[in-house]
Amino acid sequence: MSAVEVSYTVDGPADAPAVVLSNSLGATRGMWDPQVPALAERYRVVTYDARGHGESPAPPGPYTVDDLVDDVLALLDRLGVRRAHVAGLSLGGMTAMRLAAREPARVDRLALLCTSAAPDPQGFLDRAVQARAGGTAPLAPAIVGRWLTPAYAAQHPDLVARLEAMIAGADDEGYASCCEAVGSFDGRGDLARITAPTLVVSGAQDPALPPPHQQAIADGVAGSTLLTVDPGAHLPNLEQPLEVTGALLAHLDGAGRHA
Ligand SMILES: O=C(O)CC1=CCC(=O)O1
Repeated sequence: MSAVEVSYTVDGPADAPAVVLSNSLGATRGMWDPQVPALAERYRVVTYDARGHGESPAPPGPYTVDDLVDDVLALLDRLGVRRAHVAGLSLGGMTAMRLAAREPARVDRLALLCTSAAPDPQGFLDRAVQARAGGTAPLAPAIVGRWLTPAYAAQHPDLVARLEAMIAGADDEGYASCCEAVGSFDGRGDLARITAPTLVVSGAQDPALPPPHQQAIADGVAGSTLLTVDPGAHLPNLEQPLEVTGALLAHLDGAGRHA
């Protein structure tokens, strides 16, 4: 499938190093709102909606993670960015992982949050069927129930409502096709090919892709650093924005523990 022109936003100085942030399944670029202001103080921050999400096109699927990588590469080309830092969460992390393995010259530093090199396919393939049959709205409460810890969700009902609306706003076919991208993804062969200094982030209470998934990534990517956010579920960047933003900045600035 050919690349689509995804919808994007650029924040920060035009001459600063670029950092691309890739969203998770069911989210939009808005999921990075807690991170963008601090990152944009010293980076050219590119957020975008993965195909099938937000304001991006949703061509008929199924999609693969390689299709999503092609979209990012086309976006970088449109922006004239030869090499960027890349961070992605969950589906966005799979996209970032494959991008770094396929095109190492285009990725400076890499951050893989709450993602997996070997997601269990069946649940995502089943969810694709459900999304096509009944839309994304009925799925939203259960999904948001995995994004935040129960205690945090109980204290932030407005955020829960906004996230459920975000998921309900995804294109049904696009969302289903991205479920199929997750369900068909096997990144285990990518890990040893990643040369970018890599930060891996887990949510200690992530019920969607629990910490063993990120431990496997950290074990497979030479020299990577693993951070576990506790408490934290599947979207710890929302629940622990200071810790996650600080970790991203330290990693991108090269102030982490990488050689
Ligand atoms: O939606 C979920 O259950 C969790 C998830 C898997 C891939 C992704 O991006 O989110």
